[in-house]
Order: sequence, then C-alpha cells, then structure tokens
Amino acid sequence: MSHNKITTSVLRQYKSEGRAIAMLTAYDYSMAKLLDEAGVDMLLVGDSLGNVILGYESTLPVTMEDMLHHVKAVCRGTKRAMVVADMPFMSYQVSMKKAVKNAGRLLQEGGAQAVKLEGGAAMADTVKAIVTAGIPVVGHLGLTPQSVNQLGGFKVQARDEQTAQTLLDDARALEAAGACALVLECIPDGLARRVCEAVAIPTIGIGAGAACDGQVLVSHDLLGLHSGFTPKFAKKYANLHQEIRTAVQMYIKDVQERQFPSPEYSFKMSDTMLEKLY
Ligand SMILES: Nc1nc(=O)c2c([nH]1)NC[C@@H]1CN(c3ccc(C(=O)N[C@@H](CCC(=O)O)C(=O)O)cc3)CN21
Ligand SMILES: CC(C)C(=O)C(=O)O
Ligand SMILES: [Mg+2]
Repeated sequence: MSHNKITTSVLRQYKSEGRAIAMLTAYDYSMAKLLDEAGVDMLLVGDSLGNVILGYESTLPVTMEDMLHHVKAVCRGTKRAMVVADMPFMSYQVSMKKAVKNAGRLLQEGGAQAVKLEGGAAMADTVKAIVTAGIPVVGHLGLTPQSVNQLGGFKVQARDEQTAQTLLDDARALEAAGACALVLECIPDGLARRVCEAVAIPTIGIGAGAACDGQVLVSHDLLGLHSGFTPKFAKKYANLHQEIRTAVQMYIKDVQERQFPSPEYSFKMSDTMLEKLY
C-alpha cells in the first residue's frame, strides 16, 4: 500500500508553496473512505456530529465516548488524509491533566493524527501541554460553537477593532504554544487574511474568506445531505437529500407493487428438490 499520509510538515509545505488545503468533516467509515479516495487532505471528526449525526441542538452534549466511536470508524476508512479529532466540550477545559489524557485517547484508542480544541490565549498552556506529549494540536478561533451560550448565538465574530485584535493575538499565542494549524470560523475575510499573514502555521477557514491556507466544511452541508439548518457560508455542491428521498420513494413503490425483488435479486432452488419437502 502506498500510504503517503498527510503530516503536519506536509501542511506547512503546502502553505509555503501556496497550495490550498482541502478539509472536510467525516463521521463514519464509508464516508471517510469516499472522501479520502476523492483526495481530501484532512478529515475532521468534528463535534458537529452532535448536530449532524446525533440530532442534538448543539455540540455541548457530545462526549469523549461519542468522539472515540466515530474517530475509530473514520480512521478505518482513511489511508492518505490526516485525521483530526475534535476534543468535545469539557474534555479539555477542566484541567491540563485531563486535557492531555483525553487528547492522548483520541490518538491511542481512536487512531487520529491530531486533535482540535476551541479557544485562544487562555488555552495556550493546555495546547503546549498536549503538544509536549507529542500530540499535534489544531486551534479553533472565531465562532467557537462550544461557547454558544457566551457568544449569544451563531454569529460572525470579531467584527470590531478590539475583538479583531484579540483574535489576532490569540492566533499568535496558539502558534507560540505549538499549534500545527488554526481553524478560523465565521470571521470577516480581511481579518482572516491578516491572521494568515501573521502566523507561519496553516489557517483553515470556514466562513472566513478566500485568503486562508485551506478550507473546511461540514460534508453533509456541501453534499446537501443535512435536513436541518445550513449556515450561509456552506456552498451546496449537490442535493443528495433530494436524491435519497427520490430513491427511497422508488423502493417503497416497488415493494408495495411487488416489483422488487425481481428474479435477478432472488436465489433459486430446483423444483425437484422443492417437491421433496413436506
Ligand atoms: N451542519 C452543520 N454545519 C456547520 O457548519 C456546523 C454545524 N453543523 N454544527 C456546529 C457548528 C455550528 N456552526 C454554525 C451554525 C450556525 C451558523 C449561523 O447561523 N450563521 C449565520 C450567520 C449569522 C450572521 O450573519 O452573523 C448564517 O446565516 O449562516 C454558523 C455556523 C458551524 N458548525
Ligand atoms: C465546523 C468545524 C470546523 C468543526 O469544528 C466541526 O465540524 O465540529
Ligand atoms: Mg467542532
């Protein structure tokens, strides 16, 4: 097998060469295999699985056990892409010791290559401790959904001078702490460009404009597979929701009209053998 796994040094090389990084979320084996074979560079097992897969209203109820379950499935389907696992709410905020232990579980038990956690300078020491343990960490700034109860909703972040400066300082603090990349979510494109220029590590945007070194989306959003709310920044490249509905309705009709299964989908036994049965 020619693995050619994407590593943190490959990501930095991409940035220096101006080659854009394509990242998508994946939550299961089949989809991970499909996205990996399509050539995506990074797969994020996002805590958005709380919304998309488990049907929660937010990402807050997602647990370490939920994450591990899905990280394992994704890693079994992935050869080339770097698998990044979101650290769920309360798995890294309580203590640095717990943070290192939980980050370690996502690599040791889950099989991920890196973890991602939300927060800026306040998380720098935690990032440093995890990195010191040999675990690559991706930072996440801007709209950080685990803080939705403080942010007061899912809104564009860092729109005024003070909050924009804080975000720039946070990016520098995370880089200094050893983060290998930064996700920038839902911030003005000009601010994202300033962050990209200010740090040497790759920035991966979601609703953060075109200047980022890479882009990430929730794959269900781009595939038109998610029946719930889709953010404005999510470009829909397909309408699989409708395709699946149509396919399932055809199946139901076939079953009801006894058109399925036709002989090609059935198994035969000789009439002479059948006649012997009593
Ligand atoms: N399906 C899905 N896609 C995502 O991108 C996503 C999730 N789920 N769950 C976790 C977080 C939550 N995210 C969200 C959720 C809502 C908005 C949102 O409502 N955005 C507004 C912008 C409002 C404004 O202009 O300030 C929008 O209209 O898109 C954005 C990101 C991103 N993540
Ligand atoms: C939206 C991305 C960046 C994420 O954190 C997730 O999918 O959980
Ligand atoms: Mg997340």
